[in-house]
Amino acid sequence: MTSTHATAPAVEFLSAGKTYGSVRALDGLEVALHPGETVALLGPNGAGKSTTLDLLLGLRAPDPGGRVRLFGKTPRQAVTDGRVGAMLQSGGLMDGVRVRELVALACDLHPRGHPVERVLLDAGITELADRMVGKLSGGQEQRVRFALAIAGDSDLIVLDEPTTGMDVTARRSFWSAMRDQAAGGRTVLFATHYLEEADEVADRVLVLHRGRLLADGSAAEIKAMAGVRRVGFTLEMVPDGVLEAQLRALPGVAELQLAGAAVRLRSTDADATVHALYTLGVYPHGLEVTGLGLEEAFVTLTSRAEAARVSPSQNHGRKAAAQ
Ligand SMILES: Nc1ncnc2c1ncn2[C@@H]1O[C@H](COP(=O)(O)OP(=O)(O)OP(=O)(O)O)[C@@H](O)[C@H]1O
Repeated sequence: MTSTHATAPAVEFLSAGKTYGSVRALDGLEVALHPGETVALLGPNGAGKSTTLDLLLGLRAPDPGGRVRLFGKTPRQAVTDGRVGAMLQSGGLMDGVRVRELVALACDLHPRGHPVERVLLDAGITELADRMVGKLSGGQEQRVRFALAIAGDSDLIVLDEPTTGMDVTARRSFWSAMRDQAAGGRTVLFATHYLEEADEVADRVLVLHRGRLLADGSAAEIKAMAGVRRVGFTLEMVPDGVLEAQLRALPGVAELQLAGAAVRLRSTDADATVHALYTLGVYPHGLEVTGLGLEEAFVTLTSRAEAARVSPSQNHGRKAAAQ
């Protein structure tokens, strides 16, 4: 990110690494998050997202030489000071109590706890307050976990795959509650596999790949980084083998799909592709050139990084050979 920030970072990873036996789960992560940012942490399975959050919350220590700082302090100190609210995937909730009792306990334990009714309301679970925790559905449990994360006036909220198990309505109300938290100036960091959520909610996206930061920017910047656009059009006839080969050979074409006379392709240089298309003597109807969605950009970037790792010679100057 190129923007400057007047305030001290909320979160700093300084050459933070984590090794489990022979697995390098996190490899020299260097990143700072700033107050008020809503940041999505993306990455394929095993990329190091949960490890990142574990280090952030002081649940695990980074390898020697690396450091993590929250508001200039150690994670443990920041958590003790009540500056961090977290919603993790793991860890059971207390089954034998009612929702209100569990949330009230979290409010009492937080150094700057909110009144329980306010937290129930903010998390959208007032109607669940008298239910036994052990009888909740998976999606309802997630909403209770969210209530625990916002039980006090924390400056940083950390969420690990928060909407897993929630239905569409619950997701919408969850993100609306989350936006209210962010609007209050809090820093929000969430790991997710739902890329459309990252696209809609986050003002900054971090993409991890094999423990390294592969991309860091707004969703629009990440999409642009993939450097690929889609081109779609319909021909006046179903292309024969010769024309199909000519379409494949157009400059920039990375992938071609034909469905009858409809042509869909992905191009690393859509301008050149379209320009050359007209030299083939065909007439493309309904020509559309569109950017990639965040999900496609994510797949493009991570696949490219994976291919570069397997074949370092095609690696356009990146340091994948070091892995
Ligand atoms: N306690 C552990 N012991 C050994 N290896 C571990 C441990 N925890 C994580 N790993 C390994 O470290 C790597 C990163 O795991 P991590 O859980 O941080 O990834 P993730 O991005 O959260 O994955 P997912 O999307 O599947 O939840 C993986 O290869 C994983 O198998």
